[in-house]
Amino acid sequence: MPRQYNAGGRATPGGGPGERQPPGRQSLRQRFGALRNLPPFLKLVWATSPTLAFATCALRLVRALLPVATLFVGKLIVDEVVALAQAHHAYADARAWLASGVLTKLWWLLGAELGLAVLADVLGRVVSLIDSLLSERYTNAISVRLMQHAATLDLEDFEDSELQDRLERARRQTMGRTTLLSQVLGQAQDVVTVASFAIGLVAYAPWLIALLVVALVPAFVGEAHFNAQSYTLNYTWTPERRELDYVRQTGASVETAKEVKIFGLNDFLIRRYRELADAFYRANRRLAIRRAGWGGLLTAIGTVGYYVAYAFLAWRTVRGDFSIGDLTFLAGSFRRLRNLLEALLGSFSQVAGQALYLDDLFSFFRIEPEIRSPANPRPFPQPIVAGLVFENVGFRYEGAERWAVRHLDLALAAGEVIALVGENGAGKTTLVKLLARLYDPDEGRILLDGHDLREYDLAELRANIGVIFQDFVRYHLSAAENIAVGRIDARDDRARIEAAARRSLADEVIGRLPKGYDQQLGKRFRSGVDLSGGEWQKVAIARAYMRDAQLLILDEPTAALDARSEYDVFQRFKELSEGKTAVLISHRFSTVRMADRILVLDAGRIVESGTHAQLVAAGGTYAELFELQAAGYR
Ligand SMILES: Nc1ncnc2c1ncn2[C@@H]1O[C@H](COP(=O)(O)OP(=O)(O)OP(=O)(O)O)[C@@H](O)[C@H]1O
Repeated sequence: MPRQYNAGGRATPGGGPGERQPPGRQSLRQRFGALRNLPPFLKLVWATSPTLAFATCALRLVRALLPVATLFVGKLIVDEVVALAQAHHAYADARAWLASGVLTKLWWLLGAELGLAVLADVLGRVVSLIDSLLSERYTNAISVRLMQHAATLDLEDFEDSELQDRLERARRQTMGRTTLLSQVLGQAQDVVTVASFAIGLVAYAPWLIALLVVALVPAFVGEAHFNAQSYTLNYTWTPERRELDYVRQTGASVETAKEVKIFGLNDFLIRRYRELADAFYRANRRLAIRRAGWGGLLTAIGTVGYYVAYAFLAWRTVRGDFSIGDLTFLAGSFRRLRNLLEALLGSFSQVAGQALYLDDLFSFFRIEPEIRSPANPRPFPQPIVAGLVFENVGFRYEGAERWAVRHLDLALAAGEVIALVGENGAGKTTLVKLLARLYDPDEGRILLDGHDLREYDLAELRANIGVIFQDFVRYHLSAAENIAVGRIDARDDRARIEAAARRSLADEVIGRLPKGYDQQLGKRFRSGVDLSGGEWQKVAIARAYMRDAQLLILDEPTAALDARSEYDVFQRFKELSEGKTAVLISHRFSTVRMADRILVLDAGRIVESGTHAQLVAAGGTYAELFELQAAGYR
């Protein structure tokens, strides 16, 4: 049954009340409901640097009051100039005028306005500097948290496409959304400025405020509406955008270049990219055009409102109700207020829109892994005495109809070397993943020394298991680091790394590299050198020898080794796993026969078990498969 993620992000089996609602058309309440994400967002920002956060708030508060102060000083200047202009014929020339001292007040006022202007500029710069520093620190902190949280999730979560979409959106959060901080703080600042202007207006002409509101509300509602639409569009298109990225990468990456060329896939990929990109572009364009049209119309209403107010003010000044200074102050206040409110409302709905995106980030953080350590884990046996027992184990992959393994009974004695064989899809890898608790069984249980695996600490369990999978990762790191990933805290222990390389026969491969252990591997970076499939495998197998694992598992990481190498690798593996429990999976019978015991898996169940000789003599599936392979060599 597919996992579903509700708004709280927790996986809930099946639908039910916890089911996540598709965004569809968002109601106004839902849109503004997203603002609840702002307090936790600001808390996170504050936590990244309290000093910077405090500094930006304090400076913004000062800056918020500067516009009204400047405008008021401007009004005083105009009134002073008008008064002085009326008395200008009292002085013979400029010198007499200056000497009289009547201009002193005007000089002071002009000086004050200059001072305020300079202060506003300086504060503006400092605030944007602090904001950009703070944003960057926040982005870094949130990226780290994203990686940390992703590391706690289950493998099954990663295989779920809905989670992938959510992770993708959360990741986009950490890249393009850093303007949110400046917007939120800028808004708080603007609110203070608006309040200061409004107080001035109320004192002179309260009805101007009412006019202002009437002129602005339609524009605001329009903005809010289109923001939600654009979020919905982006949300519903996440899978396609992920596919777009995938197609783009497939079309141009080191890993795929070989096949893309040979199969001539370029045109196919480009066509696919075009189709998807064009469809997204069309949907986006439709929205952008509607937004521009409506936005223009609604803004025009605001402009009309401004001119109505202006005409009224002019008329009342002519009538003598207001001085010229009052007129400049009021008209200026109204114009500034209108612009400010428009910007404020516009950015408010943008903030609300972005806060919706925060939903993705926070709900991603709320997803909890199902596979975890118990509160009081049992100490891990050192050494393992009784071994491992699978009791009627069944497991089915998310969304799969078929059980990958079922009614699986199996005992692995401590110190035993076991080989698992079986046809493709028989369940060998699944069995290994269950052992490492990458998944937990849906039925039955797995016992280690008589206790359920789930009773042990997860990290300790994994530290005691060394698994190399068939699809091991080729890290684009140095050769030494590629081995050290087997035990990353020993990455500086060159002696240990070299010993591990000798055991897996990787030392010869590394010896041939120009820079030896310090050679960058893989083609992604300029100095990198690529290895052959088999050479990569030898390097990967060395990872298993880096740890002091009690249980070693090689899940077919040897498929690309030539017959002699595989034989040598397994021979060593067997010698080196002396006293350890070891499981090897291979399709090559020449190596499989080295094991103490061979288990044959078919459709998720053990069908045969015994030594090579016993199984051949029994004439069952193993004998048949062995005969098929042997016949190929005759
Ligand atoms: N991540 C997955 N999601 C869904 N189904 C899966 C997944 N991995 C494996 N399966 C299915 O589970 C079954 C067992 O797969 P498993 O990988 O364990 O087989 P295997 O014996 O290791 O095969 P091979 O020899 O090809 O490596 C197969 O039917 C496979 O299709």
